[in-house]
Amino acid sequence: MKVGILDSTLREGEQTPGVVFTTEQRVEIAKALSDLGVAMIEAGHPAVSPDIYEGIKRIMKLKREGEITPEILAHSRAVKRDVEVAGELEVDRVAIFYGVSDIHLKAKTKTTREQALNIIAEVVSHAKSHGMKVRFTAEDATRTDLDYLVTVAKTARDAGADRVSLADTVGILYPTKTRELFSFMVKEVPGVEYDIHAHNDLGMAVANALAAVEGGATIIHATVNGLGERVGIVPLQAVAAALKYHFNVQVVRLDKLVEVAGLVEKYSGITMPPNFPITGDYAYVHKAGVHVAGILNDPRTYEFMPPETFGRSRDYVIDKYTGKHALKDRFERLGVKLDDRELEQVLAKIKSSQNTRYFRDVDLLEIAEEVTGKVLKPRPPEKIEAVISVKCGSNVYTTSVTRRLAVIPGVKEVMEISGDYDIVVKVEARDSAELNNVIESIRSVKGVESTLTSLVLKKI
Ligand SMILES: CC(=O)SCCNC(=O)CCNC(=O)[C@H](O)C(C)(C)COP(=O)(O)OP(=O)(O)OC[C@H]1O[C@@H](n2cnc3c(N)ncnc32)[C@H](O)[C@@H]1OP(=O)(O)O
Ligand SMILES: O=C(O)CCC(=O)C(=O)O
Ligand SMILES: [Mg+2]
Repeated sequence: MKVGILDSTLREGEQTPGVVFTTEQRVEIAKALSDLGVAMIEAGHPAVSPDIYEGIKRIMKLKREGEITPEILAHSRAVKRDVEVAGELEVDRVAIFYGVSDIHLKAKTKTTREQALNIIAEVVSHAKSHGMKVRFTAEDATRTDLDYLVTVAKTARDAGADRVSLADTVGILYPTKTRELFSFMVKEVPGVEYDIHAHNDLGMAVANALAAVEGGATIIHATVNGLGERVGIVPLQAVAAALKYHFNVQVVRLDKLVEVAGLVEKYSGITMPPNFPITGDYAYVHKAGVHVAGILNDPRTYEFMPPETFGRSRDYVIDKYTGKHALKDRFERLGVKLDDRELEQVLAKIKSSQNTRYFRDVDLLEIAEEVTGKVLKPRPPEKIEAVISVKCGSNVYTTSVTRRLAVIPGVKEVMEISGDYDIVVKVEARDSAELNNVIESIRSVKGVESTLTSLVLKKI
């Protein structure tokens, strides 16, 4: 099966209310997407604003230097000046869109069907004459008269477009209809390849993307975390996992998805809900006793693919939904041996605290001590984790400090932040003596003025 991802986080994603990427962030996201392995990056619509123009310019420089490998696209209206701006940037491809449904023709461009065909032919030819590869997007394709859609696609193809994007702009498709539409277009208008641009207004964008591929589409438009106008488009992480599971096609590095999702969450300011597919905090956290008993025997009972595939790990929470298998396992992990009767008593206590959202390990040990009347000695944790906030002196170049911190043994992650502190460092150590050494090393880095250490007590 031939299919690749066009990531549009930098174009469609930036159309999410409240989202703006700085030029630096735009470049960093493009690099992360390239490392992830997407086939194409829609880097923005350069005629929109000077910073988007600048960002695409920087991305194209990295492309020429071989640091970014995917095909880079610029979005453009069917307006010659927009196309020329994309041409100045020497992008690999210009993506020219035009709303072709009667609703769009009437309410937006105020053109007849015939006039629209002339504009499409003229602007696509104009882009070709500037040496660019062209994708033509039939915006609102899914509410367009089918015969007219065929004529539109033929017009774009005959003017030089080698790709056509069929956009479900208002997100009304469902999978059967999507498959039919793509099969039909592939048959009626050969000689071009098809993209699916699916909005998620009815929550079916991923399913529609898969159906489009079954119908013959070879590129799926996606955004990291599903960003985009209104409720967004196909989330990259979900569609990549679905393609792997159903078709055994690997479109990106799956183990890097969680990192890129975090980066885009940070820069977009749009928080990923915990129940978000694949990269949400709860994607691999189980709860019901029956489920946990199942996964302890064989994780496939409640996981469609192992968490390690996506660079994640498995966990479960304890509350009134817990059963004896989960509880026994949790105490074993804590290094505490309870007999069946004691476990039952602890479980009864848990069940009678109906409104407790989570029982932490310390809570469980407290209950177990109450039940057994013994002072229990849990196994010490295998590692200590800490978050160290670092303040740099004034006139210190923060990034130079960041680079020095990143190479200290025990330092797992370094982030430059805004606020009272300049840098946050995540640290792992075997014991408190080792942690102390790491802290001392951090404090001795030139430019570090002060530190504040917080121990990690619990992760969910
Ligand atoms: C479904 C999608 O997401 S498609 C992508 C949409 N992308 C964007 O809108 C990018 C952000 N947009 C912008 O920054 C601005 O709208 C600009 C720079 C593109 C245009 O700004 P303005 O010239 O001030 O026009 P404005 O946005 O108010 O209206 C849109 C104009 O573009 C025209 N237009 C809309 N779509 C197209 C198109 N695909 N091709 C040609 N013209 C178009 C409209 O008819 C209208 O023209 P008019 O000025 O003659 O009435
Ligand atoms: O250019 C495209 O493929 C899609 C344009 C768009 O964002 C849409 O129609 O929703
Ligand atoms: Mg869109």
